[in-house]
Amino acid sequence: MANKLCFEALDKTLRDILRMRYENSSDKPFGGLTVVCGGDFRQILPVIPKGTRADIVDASLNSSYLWPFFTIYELKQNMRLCNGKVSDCEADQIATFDKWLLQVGNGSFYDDINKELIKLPPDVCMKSSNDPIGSIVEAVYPCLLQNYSDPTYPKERAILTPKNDMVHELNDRILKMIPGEGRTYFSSDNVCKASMNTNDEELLYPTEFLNSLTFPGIPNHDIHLKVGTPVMLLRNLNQTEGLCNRTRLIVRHLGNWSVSANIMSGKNIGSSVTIPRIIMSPNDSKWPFKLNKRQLPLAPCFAMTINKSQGQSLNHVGLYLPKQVFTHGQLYVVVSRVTTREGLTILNVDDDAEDPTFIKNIVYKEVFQNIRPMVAETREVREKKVEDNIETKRFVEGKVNFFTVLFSKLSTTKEISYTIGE
Ligand SMILES: Nc1ncnc2c1ncn2[C@@H]1O[C@H](COP(=O)(O)OP(=O)(O)OP(=O)(O)O)[C@@H](O)[C@H]1O
Repeated sequence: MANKLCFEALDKTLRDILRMRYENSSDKPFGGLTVVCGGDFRQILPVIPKGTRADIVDASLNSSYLWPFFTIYELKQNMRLCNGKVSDCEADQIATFDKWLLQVGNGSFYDDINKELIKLPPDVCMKSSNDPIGSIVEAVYPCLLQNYSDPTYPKERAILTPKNDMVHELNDRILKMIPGEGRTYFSSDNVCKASMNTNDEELLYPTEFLNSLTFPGIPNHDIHLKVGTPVMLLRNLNQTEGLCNRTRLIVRHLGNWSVSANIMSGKNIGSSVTIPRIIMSPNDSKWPFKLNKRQLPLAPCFAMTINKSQGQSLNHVGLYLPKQVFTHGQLYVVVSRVTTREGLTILNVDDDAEDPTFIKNIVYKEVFQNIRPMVAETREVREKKVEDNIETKRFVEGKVNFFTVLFSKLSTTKEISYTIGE
């Protein structure tokens, strides 16, 4: 979820721009334009590095001064679990799984409330072995060697885990299983001259030291790729071509300075694109300088962090837990990625866990306090409202949970759509 400050910045900018054109615009939220947001407060809240629980809740949209201006609609149907025609028995199973997902998201049941633990259903929980990484890889990517060249195979599966270090370990392990030499792309790292106070300050930071630094959302110094590897884009490169942050692609050609790949999902599925090296800088670095890293904005994505998996729909998801989840909504994000219950596997190998069938589910319940629909509406009134608004209808059909509309229209029909998740 985007930080509330993003919305507040948009609000202030629009008030500023529109006061020239419309009377009283500066007194109205978003300058009087209608803003539509879609999102789910059960999912991961804004990321605040080293932030406390209170900081995270305070950064959420519903802690903003804008929140009272929103009208809230709650979406009822989980479209991800709707797989065409199903028998009555299957429909019951889907409904039961859907209910369980919401209970996980709402934190409405705990088998050990003090430790925030829930007991996993037996069919979801995987038994550990001497080689847990091998077991989760085999469970999510069965018969990898026979299938890896089929583009639909990596498209519909992923291993999720809470932290980046384990993601790298899992990806390296799977890449080694794929035949072929591949290619390693090294980044060119330097300190931005504008961030230095003296001319010889860069002598303090040798290149080897800069290469060794890792930052969330920034690719590593060395990226090893092979043809057929699924990769995730880490930057918005070209939204009209479907090249956005978190777009997944399959590598087709490994060039000297760029990589050709096919888009794996979204409206531009199948298109062939070339990904160049670009300069990236971490936003929230603890170092007293700004690092410029020229590298491919890509990361292999056989495995990805739970945070990066937001927005994906997958048929097979394996959650690998060498340590428990650490923030609100992570477990819910994992379990709500799958399109069927059979596609979910969880392997808990946390040494601190007394029983591997119990896993942690962190839910900051205070964030749900003011997100129930504000106006008590009958179903008929709500459906009438939905019919009256095409944009609303599209969201109601397509989205799963909370939905908010700001009704502060001017007489003109200008509208802006804005999705919380992005
Ligand atoms: N109107 C619809 N009819 C059929 N399928 C739909 C509809 N809307 C969405 N879906 C399917 O539901 C899944 C989830 O949709 P989408 O990613 O838009 O939801 P979301 O709210 O962004 O999900 P999340 O926030 O949990 O990632 C997708 O597989 C999509 O194809």
